[in-house]
Amino acid sequence: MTKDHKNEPILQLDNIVKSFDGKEVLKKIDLHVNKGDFIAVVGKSGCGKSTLLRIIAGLEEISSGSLLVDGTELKGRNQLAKMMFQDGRLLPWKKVSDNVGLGLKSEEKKQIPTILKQVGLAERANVWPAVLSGGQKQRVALARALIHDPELLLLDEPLGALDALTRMEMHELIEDLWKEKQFTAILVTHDVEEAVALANRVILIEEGEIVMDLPVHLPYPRQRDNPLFSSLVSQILNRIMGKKRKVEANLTTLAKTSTSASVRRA
Ligand SMILES: Nc1ncnc2c1ncn2[C@@H]1O[C@H](COP(=O)(O)OP(=O)(O)OP(=O)(O)O)[C@@H](O)[C@H]1O
Repeated sequence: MTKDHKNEPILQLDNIVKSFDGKEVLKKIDLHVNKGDFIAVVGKSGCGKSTLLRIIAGLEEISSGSLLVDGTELKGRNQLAKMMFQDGRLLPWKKVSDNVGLGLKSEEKKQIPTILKQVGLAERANVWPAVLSGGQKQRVALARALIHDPELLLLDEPLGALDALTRMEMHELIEDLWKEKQFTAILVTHDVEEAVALANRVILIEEGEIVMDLPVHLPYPRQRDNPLFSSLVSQILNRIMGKKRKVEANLTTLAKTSTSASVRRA
């Protein structure tokens, strides 16, 4: 399947502001995303990443600004998008294939075996979610999103609860499916390496503003031991942690001062 696109905008966010109870959580966000892009959104906890994703999904209204999806102002749910969450949100009382087929018409359900095969779960169609590993549960969640063949896949920290090796397997799977199905992906993650491993553009949000928008021109599959890979990861981490390091340095000085003060007192 080929989606008819590349280099056309799928999302145009201009001057987006989002406030909760009078407090601006997102301030003047400008973000244009082309069809077929893989965007990773990183930033410290509470900076507004999930809020941005929920706005794009149409789950949260903007306070001001403009959001166009495929050239049309978004009103209500974003019909081009499917979302995948950290906890997978599987229904425990439905078997794997029924979770994937949730809300589908019987004709559409014929795709279930194919998509389960694509996520590597062909043999697990008839088991309960409870017997699956964390990684397998996220494969089901991915299948459930992708069976709709969305133009836009929104990933809200989907691998956050998985161990490092399972995460890397999931990176490969997501990358393969992104190439094959040619959807646009927006991934919210705390993991800067994950961002650089998958995205062709990494966006850093700080206190509700985009403070870095970094293209990643490395070929896929990304080699983590490539010096350019490490240098991009460091560049982003330094930007994120810059202020914190200064705070830590101050705290260390403070700790030393107070220790010597207590030694002096003793
Ligand atoms: N529905 C809401 N009502 C009030 N405040 C909210 C609501 N949703 C989010 N917030 C606040 O907006 C800020 C940004 O939250 P958001 O979840 O977008 O951050 P985040 O960067 O995704 O954080 P994390 O990485 O911890 O998930 C936080 O201060 C949060 O408390």
